Amino acid sequence: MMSSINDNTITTTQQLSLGYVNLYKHMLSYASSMALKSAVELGIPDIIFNKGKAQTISLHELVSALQIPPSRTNFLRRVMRVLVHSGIFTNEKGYNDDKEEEEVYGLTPSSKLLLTNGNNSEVPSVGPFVLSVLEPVTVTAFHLIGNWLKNEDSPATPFHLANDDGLGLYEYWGKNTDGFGDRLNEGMESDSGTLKFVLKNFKSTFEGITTLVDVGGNTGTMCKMLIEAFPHLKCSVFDLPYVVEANSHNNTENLKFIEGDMFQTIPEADAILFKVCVYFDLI
Ligand SMILES: C[S@@+](CC[C@H](N)C(=O)[O-])C[C@H]1O[C@@H](n2cnc3c(N)ncnc32)[C@H](O)[C@@H]1O
Repeated sequence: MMSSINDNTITTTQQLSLGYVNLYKHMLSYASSMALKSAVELGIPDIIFNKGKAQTISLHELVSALQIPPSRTNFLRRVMRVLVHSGIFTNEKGYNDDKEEEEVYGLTPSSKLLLTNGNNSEVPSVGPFVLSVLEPVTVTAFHLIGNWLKNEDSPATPFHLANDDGLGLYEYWGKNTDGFGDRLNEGMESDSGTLKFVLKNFKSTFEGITTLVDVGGNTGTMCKMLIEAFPHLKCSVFDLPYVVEANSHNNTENLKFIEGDMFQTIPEADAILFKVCVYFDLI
């Protein structure tokens, strides 16, 4: 047993070693986020899917399909290694197109969720959601949390410091600077597509509900899908005024956009839906 790090707590060498590993894990976990982002940008899941029945690809075939310089092969290998470790792709012994035994990459349930153009009939791709969460301005705001917390005179959120306009996330989203708002809306809508498999497998969860409020429901994708599955359902999208203004032309008999602030009050309903409303509250 090692001597204590402070007077009150005995910390064993094993505990310190595990603590060190834990630090590494959290310090470097952004590498998996960024490797995932590059896989979406490069369309690697579709490339693997389009390999036909085996749905596996060797590293050199991937280099060729991506049309990247062969000098980048080893770097791509490292990116793929991170993604295999993160459960985005599989890596096992298989066969390349020349029927030679080689290590090949395959799809996992996570990368199947990134397939586009109808390659996955179960759900639309959540790729736009991955990219929207990892927008540079959003990631920058996370960098600023520590400094922002220390300064009482700093603006209301770290996000205000992260953009040149000095706006909060939702103001910036509404202003649609450089298409940020459009990309975020597309990202949120793509994530809402996962409701398709919820409805397929857990439809009974919604039975008996006649009214539903989607708090922070944005463009109303979830409500529209729910109304399609349950035509008797009356849904409200409860969101900030600028969101409601941009979407209220989509009001129907069953779907109403209602403006308000969820921190003040939420309209009554049989069921209240919250999706991806808390994550962004860190910044
Ligand atoms: C990250 S988006 C999630 C959108 C949608 N729930 C989804 O998952 O696709 C958060 C939503 O919450 C809305 N929002 C933010 N602050 C709000 C507040 N105080 N009251 C109501 N809605 C709010 C935003 O305008 C945005 O549409």
